[in-house]
Amino acid sequence: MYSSNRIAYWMSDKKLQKINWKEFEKICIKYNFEIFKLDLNKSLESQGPFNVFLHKLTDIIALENQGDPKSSHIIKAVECYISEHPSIIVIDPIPNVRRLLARYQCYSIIHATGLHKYGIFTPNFCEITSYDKEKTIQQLKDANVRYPFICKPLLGHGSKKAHEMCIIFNEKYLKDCRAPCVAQTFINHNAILYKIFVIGQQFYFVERPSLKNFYESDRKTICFASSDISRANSQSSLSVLDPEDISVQEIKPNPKILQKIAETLRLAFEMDLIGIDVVIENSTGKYGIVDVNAYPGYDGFPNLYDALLQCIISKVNNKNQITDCMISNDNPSNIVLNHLNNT
Ligand SMILES: O=P(O)(O)O[C@@H]1[C@@H](O)[C@H](OP(=O)(O)O)[C@@H](OP(=O)(O)O)[C@@H](O)[C@H]1OP(=O)(O)O
Ligand SMILES: Nc1ncnc2c1ncn2[C@@H]1O[C@H](COP(=O)(O)OP(=O)(O)O)[C@@H](O)[C@H]1O
Ligand SMILES: [Mg+2]
Repeated sequence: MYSSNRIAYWMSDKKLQKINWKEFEKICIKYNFEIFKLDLNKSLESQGPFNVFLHKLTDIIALENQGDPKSSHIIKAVECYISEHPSIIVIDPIPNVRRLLARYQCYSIIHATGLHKYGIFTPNFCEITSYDKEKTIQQLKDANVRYPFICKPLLGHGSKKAHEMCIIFNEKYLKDCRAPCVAQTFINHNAILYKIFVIGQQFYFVERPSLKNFYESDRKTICFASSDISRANSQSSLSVLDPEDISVQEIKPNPKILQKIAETLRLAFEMDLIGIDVVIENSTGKYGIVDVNAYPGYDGFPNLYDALLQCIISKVNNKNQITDCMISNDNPSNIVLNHLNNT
């Protein structure tokens, strides 16, 4: 049992408390898995061996991204250990998490999936690289980003700043774009957001509050922190529909389409633990993917930890099958080799 069923994990204490991790430890013990928290400040070699590494390292990766030497040292040590022990199952692989953290790259991956065939899209987006007004106008035009649009920080996770955004309604206030950032066309969706939580092949979705409908106008930029908008009990004035929008009929989400989104993005990002924010566009009924998160909160996910352990077990089994297959594939080639040697 020692090395074949040993899970190392790392998450911040805040995250561990929030998701009631003790429950998961109990389930692991019940199913004969040993589980322990990796100490990132100690030699990893001395804490091994383990065959699964489960983590939420987004904050540290984000700090590494901003040039923090300590974070960079930690992530390098983890990556080095993983590359020296390629049989470890990492949930989720660090390069894939990195790709997800960069909003522009993240939207580009969604855009390339071909989901548009199913009435699913990611709103038009572009990177705003400077405070040069003419250049910004050209970048928006090239990507067909329309007013109003949302400016989102390039890095999508790991700090308060990553969630500070603004909505820009016209050319006059383009100066409010906090370059460098991603600009994304605002999609009117009657202030309802769907969060899809993915754990391997299982998914679940919940309804959350979101931003009210906005239209191109001469109004000033609106700034907001996304954490005030789409948390389960958020009550922002930006989520209260204007009287003329109240009669817009609510479109109920089709679980089959949400499943298609979950399955496609899991494969596209090559990640098992993701959260996907989806809005349904009022005017077309199309499904717009506006955000993807690594290892989200899973608030409301039924039997969360059974699902998580099931995901781990199926990955361990898959890996064992591949290893068995490699061992048995060895035999025929050995026979051929022996045969050749004997002739
Ligand atoms: O920002 P969102 O889309 O509401 O999702 C957040 C987000 O993933 C957040 O992570 P981070 O950006 O702070 O790293 C998660 O925080 P925790 O790691 O503390 O759980 C939230 O749980 C996400 O919210 P949700 O689970 O509602 O998608
Ligand atoms: N393109 C968009 N159109 C309309 N509303 C959006 C769009 N993008 C984001 N939102 C709203 O803004 C909130 C925050 O944006 P999001 O990209 O999810 O940022 P974060 O990474 O901070 O969660 C979403 O929960 C949603 O309410
Ligand atoms: Mg979000």
